[in-house]
Amino acid sequence: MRPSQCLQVHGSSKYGNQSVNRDVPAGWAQGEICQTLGRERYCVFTLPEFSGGDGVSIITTRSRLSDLASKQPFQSGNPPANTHVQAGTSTIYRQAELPEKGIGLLATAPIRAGQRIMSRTPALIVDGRLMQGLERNRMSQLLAQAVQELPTPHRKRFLDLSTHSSVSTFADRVYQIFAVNNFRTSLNGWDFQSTFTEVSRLNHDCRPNSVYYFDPQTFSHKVMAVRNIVPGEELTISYIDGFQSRAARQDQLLRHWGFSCSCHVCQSDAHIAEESDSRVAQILELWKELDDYSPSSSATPEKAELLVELYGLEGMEGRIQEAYYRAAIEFNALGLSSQAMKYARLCLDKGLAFKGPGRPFIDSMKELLRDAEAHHSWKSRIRAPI
Ligand SMILES: C[S@@+](CC[C@H](N)C(=O)[O-])C[C@H]1O[C@@H](n2cnc3c(N)ncnc32)[C@H](O)[C@@H]1O
Repeated sequence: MRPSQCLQVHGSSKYGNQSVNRDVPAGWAQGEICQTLGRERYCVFTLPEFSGGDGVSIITTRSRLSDLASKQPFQSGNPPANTHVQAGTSTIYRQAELPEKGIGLLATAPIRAGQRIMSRTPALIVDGRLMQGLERNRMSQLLAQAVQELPTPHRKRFLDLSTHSSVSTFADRVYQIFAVNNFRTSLNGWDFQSTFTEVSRLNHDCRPNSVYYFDPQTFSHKVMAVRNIVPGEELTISYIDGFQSRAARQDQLLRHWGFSCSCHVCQSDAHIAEESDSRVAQILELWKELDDYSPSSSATPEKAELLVELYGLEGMEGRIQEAYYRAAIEFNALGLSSQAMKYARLCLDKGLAFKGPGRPFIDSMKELLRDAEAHHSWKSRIRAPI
């Protein structure tokens, strides 16, 4: 029977404050502390057996937990074993202390573009609705309990993560770790913020060599290389939208994560940074033109191909599928199906590797490849003579 269909009453467990006779899905335990926000009551729920014994704690409502617990990755006896690799046992990277960045991950073997670097399930999942409304003190209490309830090895890995200022209490420490290291994840339209301990060791680069996406099928974060990486090179992801000027990116990183970015574009000479800024401005302008479907639009397939080139020049390989998608649409919009299909294939190839399946743009490219003339973009920019 699936856990959600079998609400059970549990006795106390070996984990700290887990209680005590509450109705939760089988295998889950509910903590003592709950907080009320609006009409909802949010509590801490822990599944210690999750993901090969790593465990996971979720802060949400009882009804949302029941729904979540019924999903495939949380079924008892069905941990996402394929995603479970003991932290610190990878053969392709290792942790290292890096100048001015704290800990980071360094490649220990050649990693090729498109190769998966890691796949990890979360330690902590927090309902997105709480993030907006609950004040810090009450939030810290929930978070502290959620971490306290994790199985010891995972709890230790969480508590080892970085904060960007000094901390006073255990609850404050947990709050700050969560603030610095959480990722936005979503499942069936629900927003969550989650912390994945090993993924959180990846430092930021405005032009990163790796990308990540959340896979709801396995409830894991997947990290892939976007270009070939040599041994000794640091593995990096981007924490922000890289299509902003250097000043705007640095400002956002400082405000949000409290660091001055030391990536190579941010540290480059003024003229290189200016060239990069002007390419970014050109990319944003091209997007505006290509998004314009009015009769006076200046969009052309050549502009979409220029976009592809600029993404490459700018070192944005991890988002190149966006430009391929646009090129496929623009060629199809003029009824040039073979070029459209060439770009659709490229978009699918990179899009599946870097963003995973089940995305609307992936489905759209599949449709175009099945029948370009039946695709919504077919000849959409050809105007009938007046
Ligand atoms: C998610 S953590 C990354 C792992 C972290 N270095 C550690 O020791 O656990 C984010 C923090 O790492 C540091 N960091 C990440 N990228 C950086 C960069 N490009 N330059 C300087 N510091 C960086 C900052 O202190 C930031 O708040």
